[in-house]
Amino acid sequence: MTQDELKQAVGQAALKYITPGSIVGVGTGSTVNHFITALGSMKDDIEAAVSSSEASTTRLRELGIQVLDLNDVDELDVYVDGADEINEQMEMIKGGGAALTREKIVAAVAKRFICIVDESKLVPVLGKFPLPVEVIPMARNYVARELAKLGGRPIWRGGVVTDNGNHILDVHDLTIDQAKRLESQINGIVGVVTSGLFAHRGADVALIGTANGVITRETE
Ligand SMILES: O=C[C@H](O)[C@H](O)[C@H](O)COP(=O)(O)O
Repeated sequence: MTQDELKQAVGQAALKYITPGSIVGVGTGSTVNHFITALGSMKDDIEAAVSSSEASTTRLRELGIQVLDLNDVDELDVYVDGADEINEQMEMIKGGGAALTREKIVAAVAKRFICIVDESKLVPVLGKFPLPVEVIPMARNYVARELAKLGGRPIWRGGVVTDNGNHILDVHDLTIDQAKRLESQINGIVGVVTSGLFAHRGADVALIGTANGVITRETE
């Protein structure tokens, strides 16, 4: 199977976590795009969606799925999203598509985070994928210097402006063996909006697309 077929398989597999009549939290990215397509087949069974990006909102609306403002929603049963890396502890790096801040906000509201990935995203230690950090534009160089003190090599993702009007620093050369600690340290730098480390709020379920089918992992 191709990588795209594996993404399609997990996008489809996520449907079984959708409760009829519920409002669904929807992430961003190429894997989630397959989930959105699959969700289209259930559009008359769900109430609406809350989206983590303008790109996903557009796709959802094109399929006739209503998209609500998160401020009008008290809770979500599930949030379905991809990841750039996920480890055995269900900690993730996200933000390859620059949607990390809204993703983290919608995930915070959801009872369960369903992570959908192909097997290439499974890693023993996070950090090979450069860690995205969203920053207030005027703080970019200051934050970069502070991130370097933590052992990383930040590179500005030039030309990219997030849905929130901010910039992204991609932090290379990190070996993240204490993800929660690093997440807190980065969040503590003035000018940081969010880091793409999802450790304090990791995944509850991981659906992993492999050549032998979709594997399910759940936190205990
Ligand atoms: O900002 C983007 C998101 O965090 C994505 O969920 C992540 O980059 C994975 O994307 P993809 O499914 O395209 O590999």
